[in-house]
Order: sequence, then structure tokens, then C-alpha cells
Amino acid sequence: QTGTVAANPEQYDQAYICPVTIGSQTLHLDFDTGSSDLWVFSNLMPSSEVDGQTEFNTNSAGATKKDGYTWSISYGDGSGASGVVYADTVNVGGATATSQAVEAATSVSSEFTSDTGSDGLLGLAFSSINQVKPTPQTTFFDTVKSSLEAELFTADLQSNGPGSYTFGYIDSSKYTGSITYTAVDNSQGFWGFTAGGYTVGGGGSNSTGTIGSAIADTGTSLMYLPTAAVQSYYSQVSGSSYSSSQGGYIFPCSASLPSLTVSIGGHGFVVPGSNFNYSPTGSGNTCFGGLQENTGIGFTIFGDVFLRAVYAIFDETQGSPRIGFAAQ
Ligand SMILES: Cc1nn(C)c(C)c1CC(=O)Nc1ccccn1
Repeated sequence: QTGTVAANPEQYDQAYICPVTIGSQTLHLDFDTGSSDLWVFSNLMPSSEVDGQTEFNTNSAGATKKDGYTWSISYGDGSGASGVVYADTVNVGGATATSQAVEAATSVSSEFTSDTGSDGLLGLAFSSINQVKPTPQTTFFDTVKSSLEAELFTADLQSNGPGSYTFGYIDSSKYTGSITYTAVDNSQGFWGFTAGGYTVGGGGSNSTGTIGSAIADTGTSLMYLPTAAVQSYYSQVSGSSYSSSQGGYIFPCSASLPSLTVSIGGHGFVVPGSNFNYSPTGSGNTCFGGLQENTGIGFTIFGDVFLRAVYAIFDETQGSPRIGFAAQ
């Protein structure tokens, strides 16, 4: 089988939301290659934590409670959720898991309550970091992958309109040139890979270092790189500065932003400058940068700001996992 689903950008491309059928309900979930839990808003939550989201109905006929199973997850940005576990049929654009662990929230943090466009997350990292106790559950991809035409999924994220995720096939109309594959280190449960040198702007190679180990994370809005690369980038943005009050680099919204070329698997991938204007700060006509330092995180994240510039293939067809990137 295969699946194809639209990925709809939220405001400022903060996240990408996809329709998922769970039993007889359709919920709109944030597909996240940086985590491994499929969790949803549910009827078990206090109404004070729900702001218009669709709630998974745990009383529906097809939902089977997994007694004694609980989950609790916290994300690097401080958000989190927790709850209990059901099994139900989950259909993503035609790819169907007949008995998928659906983690029904009993509580979510304010960040999720206020993210009114999202009814939960669908994790696409490795099942080794699933947070269900006493027994970790498989991700949707792991549950269905043996039944897919090919054991892979792809992400095509767009800025001004719907992109898509596919399961089981590569859509050759989504990219130009060839796909560059590179090995994945999933020892931490992520789609980890090694990135090489970088160049700011279209000029000659002014990269002074390499980026190193990184993860591909559709659930993270921005791109978080080592300080040296970030300082090198913003040194080319007139009027930019680090704002402790905003918690990152900002610049005049009128600033012209250079592109950033990153070498992966020996191929240079160009992130256009426009990708690095994330959102207005709300004060002084300054804008918040889509490129920020990874110092607070401890590892480098190639989030949506990067993934919008490429077609990404998350591939387990070779036995060992690999990730592919192509220009789009
Ligand atoms: C790891 C990390 N540290 N910091 C500062 C950030 C922003 C991250 C990435 C992160 O939190 N991603 C996320 C958040 C919610 C749901 C899914 N993914």
C-alpha cells in the first residue's frame, strides 16, 4: 500500500498539519520526524486545556483501551503532554494501520492548547524513543512499513501552500536533479546525519568550518546550527543582533537576507534567504530569524526552515536507515 497526505502550513510555517483518520474521526496532526509518539487531544482532557481542537473519542467502538499503559512526553522547547493509550485504525492518506497505538491525552501544556490548528502529533522518528510505559509502542511508520510498496516516507514542505508527505513511494515530480543519500545514525532515536561545510550568500566559499552531526526534524520550525555558522550568517545581515528578550537573533524586517548553502553527502543544498525571515517580533519592525544557535539544545536541528528548501526521503529500504535530499 501507499499513502499521500497534504501538509498544510500553520501561520509563519510554525508547523505542518496533516489530516489523519482515526477510527471514524479525522484529526489534524503535526507530523514530527523528531519524536515517536502519536498522541491526540481527547475527551479525557479538562475543557480548560482545549481551545477548539478536535478530541479523539475514547468511547468510540473501534477504540480499544490498552489497560495499564500510560505516556508522558516533554519536548525541547518546554512543551509537553501526557495520557493513556488506545489501539485503533489509523489511515494516513490511504496507508492504513489496523491496530495503531493512539495516545489519548489527559493533559497538555499551554503551548498545545494555544496551537489551535493542531489536534496532536504523529511521531515519525524511531520507535526506540517512544514514551509509552510499561512497553514502548511502534510509530505509525513502523507499524505499516512492511506493508508499504517501499519502506520509506517522504516530506515535501512548502511555504505558501500545501506540501505533502508520502508513504511507500517517492514522488519524482517533487524534486529536480538527483537525490543525494547519506547514512543515518539512529542511535539516539532520531534521523541523525552528518552535515559538512556551509557558505553564506552566493559568493565564494566562505565556510570556515563544518556543521557536523544533525537531525532532520519536521516538528521543529527553525534551523538550529553551531554558533560559528550562525554568527557567520548574521554578520552578513545588516542591523541584525542577538536579542536576549526575544531569545534569538533579530533584524530589521526590511533587511536583505543571504542564502545559506550546506554541504550534505558532498552536494550543496541552497536555503534561500527568504526562508530565514521567520516572523515579526511584534516590536520595532524587527523580525525573528529562522536560523538560531543550537547552544541551548546540545545538537543541531535541520527543521522546517531547511526542509522547505529540499525534498526529503526517510528511507529504510536498505536495511540500515538512510536519508535522502534533493533540490526542489
Ligand atoms: C530540542 C529543542 N530545544 N529547543 C529549544 C527547541 C525549540 C527544540 C526543538 C523542539 O522542541 N521541537 C519540538 C517541540 C514540540 C513538538 C515537537 N518538536
